[in-house]
Amino acid sequence: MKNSLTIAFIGGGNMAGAMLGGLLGNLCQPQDILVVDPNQETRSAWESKGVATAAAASEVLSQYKVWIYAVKPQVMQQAIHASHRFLQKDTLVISIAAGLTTTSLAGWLDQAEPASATRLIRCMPNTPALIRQGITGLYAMPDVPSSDRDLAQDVLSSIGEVVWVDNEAQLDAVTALSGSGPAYVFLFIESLIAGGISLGLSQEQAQRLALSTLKGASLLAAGSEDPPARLRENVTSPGGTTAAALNRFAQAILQDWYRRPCRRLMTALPKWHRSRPQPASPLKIQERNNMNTTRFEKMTIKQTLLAVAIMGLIIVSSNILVQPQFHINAWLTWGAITYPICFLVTDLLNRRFGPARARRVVSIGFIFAVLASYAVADSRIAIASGVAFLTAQLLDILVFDRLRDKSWWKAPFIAGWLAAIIDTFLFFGVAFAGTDVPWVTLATGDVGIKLIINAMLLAPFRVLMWNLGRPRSVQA
Ligand SMILES: NC(=O)C1=CN([C@@H]2O[C@H](COP(=O)(O)OP(=O)(O)OC[C@H]3O[C@@H](n4cnc5c(N)ncnc54)[C@H](O)[C@@H]3O)[C@@H](O)[C@H]2O)C=CC1
Ligand SMILES: O=C(O)[C@@H]1CCC=N1
Repeated sequence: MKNSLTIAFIGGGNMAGAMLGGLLGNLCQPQDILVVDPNQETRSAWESKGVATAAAASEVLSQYKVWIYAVKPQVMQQAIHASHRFLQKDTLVISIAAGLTTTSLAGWLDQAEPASATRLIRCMPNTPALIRQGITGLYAMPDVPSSDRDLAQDVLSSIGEVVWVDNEAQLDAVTALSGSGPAYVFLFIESLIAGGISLGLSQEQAQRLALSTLKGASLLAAGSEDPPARLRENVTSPGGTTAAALNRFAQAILQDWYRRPCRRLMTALPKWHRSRPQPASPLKIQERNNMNTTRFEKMTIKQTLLAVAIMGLIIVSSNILVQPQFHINAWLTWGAITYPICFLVTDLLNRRFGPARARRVVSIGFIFAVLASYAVADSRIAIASGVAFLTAQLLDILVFDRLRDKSWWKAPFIAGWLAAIIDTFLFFGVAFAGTDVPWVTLATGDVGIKLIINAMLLAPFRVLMWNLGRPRSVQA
């Protein structure tokens, strides 16, 4: 480990550039910095400043005390997956990504190194960091040691002011206000310059007047005991030109242009990560293009055969145990108790090997479901069993995949319940609708018990997700 403060930026784009502009020659020297960025041009720009670069995460990252994740939110999960195995116990992780919560980030980091995930700080800087005039909102998870908070504060103070927030949601407000704020101000400057030019000033005159006005007004507001509203009134003579301009200007610009986007941004931010397909999409695209992903373990033929055998055994047993001699009472069969275990198997396969391979095992299981039902019952029941099995399993795989990055229990629980309901009513409906069998009563009893068993299967899922259900690439 180097002696001076060493910082690795994962993502060396605009914001990393602004932060490094403030840090270099101040808190750090170029030799203390590493920039990991797949973009060749970006790396060359950093190398020309004497900063070490890498195209991808590697062992060298472990020498850096502070890691700043400065990638776009949509590639964050991928960037963490590629780098987290090099985390050390004392690495301080800082994320500057907008809208990604510490819960998501810690979840992604935790998969490799639980101890490091607690040293996680989220922050929201802004581009004036480049000239050490930035302001950064900071939020630390409750168990982050004070030494790490101090270190984060030192790093970010070197590029401007810092504001700690106690409540993570406030960081979204910081993003809307000061994170994005420079863009609002630059647009305002552009508008002032364009307005000045349209009134007969030269570009240079208009620019000087606009910039100096903004600088002077900002300094006055920062140094004055009067609130900005009072300072505005001081400029505005009743019935004068300023009042006339402000009437249109304040409404048209400050309200429509600033407040609404700001509010919209604030309400949009928490949903941002959820609503956009990007966080999972690089991995999903990879999965579609290449089943041998780094996120999911490749499934060997032996593993496939074993999974199919286990799935087949549960399906065949359940088909036998659903027969009249195994009815526990008028509305419950032993088959209803064993069958949900199929979904536990699918979920573990999905978690470890990914949805494509889980679907492959389920497709072979489907053949078992039809054959097994056909052997013990008539063709209508066999069709019902096959249709219900396939539909419910594919739904389970889809929903599980969508929820896999949420809290550990959400994917198996929600996917399992939806699948159990669809499975039961499809099976009983297709098999018995229009016959004398009291299928609605049977289905209701059946679904009730399946839902309870599904909830109980969360315990084995929780135990097995760390070994049987854990991708080997994540174990590394
Ligand atoms: N630009 C701004 O004013 C602010 C940005 N932020 C946050 O900073 C983050 C970065 O934003 P910008 O710098 O504007 O984006 P950017 O696009 O300029 O930079 C992102 C960099 O990440 C690199 N990258 C992509 N995939 C990568 C991977 N897997 N591993 C390592 N590097 C990878 C890209 O090549 C690019 O150079 C975002 O999460 C944003 O929310 C926060 C505050 C202000
Ligand atoms: O536009 C963005 O997403 C980032 C967040 C704050 C400033 N830029």
